[in-house]
Amino acid sequence: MGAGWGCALGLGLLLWGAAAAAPPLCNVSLEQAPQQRWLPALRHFDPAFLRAAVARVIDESVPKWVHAVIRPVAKELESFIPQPFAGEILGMCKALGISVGDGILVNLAYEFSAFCTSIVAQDSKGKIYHGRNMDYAFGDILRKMTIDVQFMQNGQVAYKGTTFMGYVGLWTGQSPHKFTISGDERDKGRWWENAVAAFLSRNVPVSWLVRDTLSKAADFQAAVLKLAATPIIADVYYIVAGTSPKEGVVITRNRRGPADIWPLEPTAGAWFRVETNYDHWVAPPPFDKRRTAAIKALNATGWDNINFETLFQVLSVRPVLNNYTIYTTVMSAAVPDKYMTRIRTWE
Ligand SMILES: CCCCCCCCCCCCCCCCCC(=O)NCCO
Repeated sequence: MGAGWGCALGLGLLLWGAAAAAPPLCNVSLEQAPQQRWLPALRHFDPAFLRAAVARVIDESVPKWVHAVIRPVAKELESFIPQPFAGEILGMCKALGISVGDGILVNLAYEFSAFCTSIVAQDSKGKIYHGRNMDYAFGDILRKMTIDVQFMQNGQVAYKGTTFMGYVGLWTGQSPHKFTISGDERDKGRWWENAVAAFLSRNVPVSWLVRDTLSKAADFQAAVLKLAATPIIADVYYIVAGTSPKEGVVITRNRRGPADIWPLEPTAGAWFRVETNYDHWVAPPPFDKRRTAAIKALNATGWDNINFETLFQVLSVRPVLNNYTIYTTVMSAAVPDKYMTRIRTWE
């Protein structure tokens, strides 16, 4: 499906037996000034709906004291927030008539009931696949705001990702013919306290580092290094996949650097890695069966049969797919046109 400088609406598709809708595909031109570049895509959304979404996310997930600390920072946007993020947030806030402080806050949202699953896998011929479920609160509104975005430069897709309209970071993305990235929340509790201090010390939000890496890293190795070493405002798991055999890794991140690097080891039988929201060396809590269910489904599939379709099916097994799942994306950087996102509804 093509897209102009706004968004193109995907058709509802019958996908491998299940009804699933593609999100709108938007083009964002990196040649336009940051304040302007999202406006063509923004025009496809009802401003009143977006204003209500901002108000609800803040009201239900941001502690009042954080709201009070961040709002004044908005006046010094340029000195605290790197470009292009500052300009992009400012441009959308102006267009929507919302305060810059509120625009920053929703762009820092993280962790509130996030139960994502990411999988990187290598098939028996050495092809690399990467899939993810984005699970989050506010599904009733975020399903209507999910977009695939192509960031365009010189008439080409420089990189691509999936996000929510107005949220300028990326939790899912692809640098064509180079690598793919997904991020899963790593819960260390009471994250706002540390995050605000880190943010004011100019550590970057985790989803901004994903986008920065997609935009700048030359290859899989450079992406892994950047994602592992750059100071960020909160702990996270970064899952990275490349284009050559063995190029798949789960990076467990602390704010200051890597806690662990967990690569594929296909020659030792480890042809996939599953990351949900727990350190891989720790057993998940008994109430959360997502990791076990995903591993069982992958083993039943086998590495001779893993592909886009079967990976999507693994991500559709309950409870890997659950009430909180907003979208599923499957991707493989070696074949960038096959990047596919589907909005998930409780079927
Ligand atoms: C600047 C203008 C704003 C316009 C409207 C923006 C509304 C955005 C609402 C965004 C809601 C928050 C999304 C949070 C995503 C975080 C995902 C996450 O934590 N994932 C972890 C996965 O394990």
